[in-house]
Amino acid sequence: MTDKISNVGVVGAGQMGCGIAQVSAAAGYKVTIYDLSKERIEAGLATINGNLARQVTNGKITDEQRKEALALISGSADVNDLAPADLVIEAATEDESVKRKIFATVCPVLKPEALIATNTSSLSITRLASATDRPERFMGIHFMNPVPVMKLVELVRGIATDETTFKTAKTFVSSLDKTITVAEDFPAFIVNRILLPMINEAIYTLYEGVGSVEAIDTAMKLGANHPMGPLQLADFIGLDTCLSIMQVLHDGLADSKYRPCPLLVKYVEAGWLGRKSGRGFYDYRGEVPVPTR
Ligand SMILES: CC(=O)CC(=O)SCCNC(=O)CCNC(=O)[C@H](O)C(C)(C)COP(=O)(O)OP(=O)(O)OC[C@H]1O[C@@H](n2cnc3c(N)ncnc32)[C@H](O)[C@@H]1OP(=O)(O)O
Ligand SMILES: NC(=O)C1=CN([C@@H]2O[C@H](COP(=O)(O)OP(=O)(O)OC[C@H]3O[C@@H](n4cnc5c(N)ncnc54)[C@H](OP(=O)(O)O)[C@@H]3O)[C@@H](O)[C@H]2O)C=CC1
Repeated sequence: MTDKISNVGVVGAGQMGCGIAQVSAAAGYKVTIYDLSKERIEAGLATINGNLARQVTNGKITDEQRKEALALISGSADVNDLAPADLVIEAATEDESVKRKIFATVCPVLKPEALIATNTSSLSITRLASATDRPERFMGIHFMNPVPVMKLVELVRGIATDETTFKTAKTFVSSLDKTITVAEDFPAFIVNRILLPMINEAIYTLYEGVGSVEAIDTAMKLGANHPMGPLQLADFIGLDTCLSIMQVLHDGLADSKYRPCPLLVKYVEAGWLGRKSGRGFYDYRGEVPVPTR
């Protein structure tokens, strides 16, 4: 733990919020996960429990450590339960209007000295900071998915972020045993500026009939040594999140090379969001994932 932070609030009980809660509790922080939906919170806590239990089975942690971490995490659908937080990490849906509403609700509850971070994949930190009452104590802390496994965290300052905030965030992230890269506040920062156009290109490759879902993923796994094929990875990230990131790149950099593939738009419009909704470029509802094209 850092001397300045002992209580962490996480907004959004989705895949990222739960991963951030898990690694924070494992490092000894007291964590409150806030989400609008009690069912989401229950499901999130069950996922964390399952992940920690698997780590016990694999000999990565002891059962005692699993119990200690679980005891440090609570979930709540009442925003007032974020009041003790020294740091709140917003990990809700990748939609600027949703995030702005969250800051309007969360800021009045927090201590004046509390820090706020966003896990946004692409949105302007400076613009999100302006939707809070404390732009100098606001910044981007961008974890990668799956949070318990991926080593990298991108740190992004907004124009107003002060040095104390940056240093505290750096100490906090280091205490989670993650490696930091610093990115400037440009659309999608570093990882997603490079990764998402590749995924979008893979979707164009499918859209234009160059290859099937299976052919494209096999090509990139075995031909470029990627751990997941780009379409499998898109499903893993969430197709709604992929589309939002491409839209931010397209709008923010005003270059047609970032145009989201119409097929990606169609999948999102169908509610086929990837693994989290049960169907995307693969159908996950059976025993093994089956390509949908
Ligand atoms: C969109 C953004 O803003 C930014 C992003 O995050 S972009 C996405 C970045 N992430 C990636 O690119 C992930 C690419 N994929 C991979 O690295 C790998 O496929 C993977 C690590 C996810 C899985 O690895 P694998 O070797 O195929 O599978 P597997 O052996 O089952 O898992 C390896 C470990 O990861 C764990 N793991 C896998 N998926 C997990 C998940 N969703 N949550 C938690 N842990 C997970 C497993 O439990 C296993 O842990 P142990 O070593 O303790 O057994
Ligand atoms: N997926 C990824 O690979 C990565 C994502 N990110 C970023 O992390 C953030 C979260 O992504 P991810 O976890 O994948 O998304 P998910 O869709 O898995 O989770 C988002 C969660 O936020 C909840 N939520 C929505 N609105 C509110 C609100 N007003 N108040 C509280 N909770 C709310 C959602 O609830 P409901 O479903 O009920 O709307 C859902 O539980 C995004 O900004 C994303 O860009 C960053 C790195 C990697």
